[in-house]
Amino acid sequence: MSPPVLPRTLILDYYDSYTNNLLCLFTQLYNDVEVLQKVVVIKADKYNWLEFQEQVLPNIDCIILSPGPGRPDNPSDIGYALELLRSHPMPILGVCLGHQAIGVAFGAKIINTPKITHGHVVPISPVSPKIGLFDSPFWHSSGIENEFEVVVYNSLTVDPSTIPTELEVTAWSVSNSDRPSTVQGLRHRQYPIWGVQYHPESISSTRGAALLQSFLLNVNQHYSSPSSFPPLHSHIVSSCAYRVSVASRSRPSTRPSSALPTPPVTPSPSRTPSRIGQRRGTLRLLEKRLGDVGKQLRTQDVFESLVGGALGSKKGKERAIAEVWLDGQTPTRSTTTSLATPQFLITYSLATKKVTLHRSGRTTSHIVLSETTFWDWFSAGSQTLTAALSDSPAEGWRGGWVGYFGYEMKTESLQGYKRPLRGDRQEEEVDACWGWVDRLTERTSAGEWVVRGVTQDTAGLPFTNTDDEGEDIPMIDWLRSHGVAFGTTSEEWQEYVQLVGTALNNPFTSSKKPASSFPTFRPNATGADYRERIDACREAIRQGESYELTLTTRFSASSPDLDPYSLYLRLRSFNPAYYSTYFNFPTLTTPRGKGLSILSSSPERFLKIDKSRRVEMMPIKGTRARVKPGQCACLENTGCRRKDIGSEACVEEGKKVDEQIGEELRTDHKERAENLMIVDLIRSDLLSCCTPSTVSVPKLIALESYGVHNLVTTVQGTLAENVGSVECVRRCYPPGSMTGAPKLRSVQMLDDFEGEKRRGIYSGCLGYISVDGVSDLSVVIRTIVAEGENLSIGAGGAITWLSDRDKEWEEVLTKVGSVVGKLEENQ
Ligand SMILES: C=C(O[C@@H]1C=C(C(=O)O)C=C[C@H]1O)C(=O)O
Ligand SMILES: NC(=O)CC[C@H](N)C(=O)O
Repeated sequence: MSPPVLPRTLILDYYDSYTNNLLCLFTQLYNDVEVLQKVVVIKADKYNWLEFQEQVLPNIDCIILSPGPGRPDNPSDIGYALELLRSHPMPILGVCLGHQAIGVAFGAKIINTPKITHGHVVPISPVSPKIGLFDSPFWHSSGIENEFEVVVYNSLTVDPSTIPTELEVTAWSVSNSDRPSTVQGLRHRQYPIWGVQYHPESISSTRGAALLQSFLLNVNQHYSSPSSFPPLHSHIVSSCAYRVSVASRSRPSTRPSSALPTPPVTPSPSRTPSRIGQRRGTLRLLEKRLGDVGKQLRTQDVFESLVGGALGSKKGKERAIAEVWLDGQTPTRSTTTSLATPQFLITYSLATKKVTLHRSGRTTSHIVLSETTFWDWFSAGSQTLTAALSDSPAEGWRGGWVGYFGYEMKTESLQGYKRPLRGDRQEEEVDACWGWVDRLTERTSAGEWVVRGVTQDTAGLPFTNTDDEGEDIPMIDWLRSHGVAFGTTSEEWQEYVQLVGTALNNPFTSSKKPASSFPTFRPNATGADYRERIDACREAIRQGESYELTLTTRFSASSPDLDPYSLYLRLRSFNPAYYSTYFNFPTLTTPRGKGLSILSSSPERFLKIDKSRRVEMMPIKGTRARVKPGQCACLENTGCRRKDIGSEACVEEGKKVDEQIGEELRTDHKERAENLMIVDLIRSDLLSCCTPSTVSVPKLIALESYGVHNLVTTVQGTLAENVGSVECVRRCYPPGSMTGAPKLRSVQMLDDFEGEKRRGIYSGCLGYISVDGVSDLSVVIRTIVAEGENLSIGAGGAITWLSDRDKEWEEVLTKVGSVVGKLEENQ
């Protein structure tokens, strides 16, 4: 049966993190071009009621009210939806919050649902005989059974005893001994209005597309089944939250020029952004493979001889502005190692909106962004560089940016985030830091050394304009006005290849040893405080404000003779991880000290973009401590005694217990729900930047066991052609696994619960964004940050309604302990 003719559909987004998944349901029935011409997601507060009636209603055929945080009887959560429903100008489908709004609009009351449930699969059953959306040819052809499984995310429900006669229940959840039946579907007896309490758009709901088809069929019938509906008016399309375009459409006019602008030969007048000059530079990717040379060397030794690491090891040479070691290290997934010293760094402070350029041995320069965000500025600049590349994109890090976005960069990435920066945040923090690398050395997973670089055929001209007062000068113009080049000359490239060859042919053996221990970390919040915050999170969830909140805290240590590099050597030997990384920025200063180093053992992929623009995110949710390989454990009733520690039998049992713990985690309903909630959120994030039909979940909730056991899901999509890599990161930022869902509301509540404390680099993302757009970024967890003499490590976990306060605190201690070992007692 072919799907109904597609009407112009407006999805009103109540700041949920699942709304784009509703759009994705359409792609099961229609192609991307048609969906993007006819279906649009608009934030619910984009228009007021009057504007909505005048500008939007005449240009659309039907409306879907999205799920969302909060209550349908709270005007600040639901806006004009109640007026809209009462005036029933066209067919409307309400989902979850939208469904509850239908109840409220016509007089029903909202109460807490008897069993608060988020991210679980439950069976529901349409009433018999089937009515409303469950009574359509599409529904019947999807297999006529009386029950089907759906995912629910709700704390609230329509009180069945208050449902007015105008409304009729169309489906109930199937009750069992601990789950009473609740209203799962409603329809208006007279008007074209339907609602479902469950989430048809969830990855684990069945019959989602059948429900949508039933709705669209009703819309067609409402308009007497026309042969077609017109496409959406451009002003409606342009008001959508995020725009993606598909290949058959023309490229946006803002697409960067195909070559790198060189600065004009004469300085541009003060306050005028420099114009694109006549000469254009072209960037090229270079690579030289070194075969067997140096294959036998330890990466640590090569890192130290090429880049640094050991303080003072580069005597007589100018200290590098940054030392970078992307030190992927796992025996189970093959990874590469990259070593580099960036040519320059740019840092950004949110409080002052100041971007600073740092170069080795030179004074810093600044620019203040007045109208734009760092994301937009950096994204446009990076797009310009990508467009200047004359080679096709290539896999891996080929040079370009390396660095991090701190968690607070959410202030500029999240649409609708309105919190003012508080007074105590006025100090200059390094909220983002990106280094430019045009020479790097990589070790492949097979152990071969490869030299890589970016060259520019017209090397940076000497340029004297140091006008720091200009407003929002585009990134490339500003950097070039300071004489910055974005690629090596061919001489510089040759020199670098020679340097690496010499280093590999003249092995150097480091005398640097891993630190013998970590300083003792103490929790910034007591266990009692943390437990209280867990209670506050659960109360917010009970009220329907959030479905899941990733609550975090911080642990600190300090030591006057701190050597972050030797601590990193310890970390990499005890807790190797896929995203193990060492960054050292010796000249950067934060409010906590001079010199910033990041020692990461993150296992979690935030976002990877490959050369064919395939984006992959791998959120982790669900954590258990491991019995480490070689450790002893005893199964019940097996005769193994702790006194056998070290015996083969005991180690064997340790392995079995470890497997058992992993299996328990994989099958645990609470943990699976935590994971699913973030999977649906990540799908929705990716739909804000990918071609909708390409977003898929190839691996749902798989067990991965490194330092701890974790449940990991893989979500993929293909980047829409109008979205660059930095923009993709921005639209998905901050990482959903560190916020909970719905993202915006959860983040704002966490700001309160965490006492408005900064998370800083922890909870952000870190890695590379190659000049060609190929990127790989981790979620910054299991990471020690060293600032001057101070060390800190953040840790947390997802709080849901089912969370147990003691177990959650235990989980935090497990996570930190897996990185830094024993903690100071402070329960
Ligand atoms: C918050 C942290 O971890 C996040 C929460 C996890 C969980 O709740 O199981 C797992 C991985 C991370 O996404 C952390 O490690 O500090
Ligand atoms: N997913 C939703 O739309 C949830 C609606 C409402 N906030 C509740 O908790 O019931």
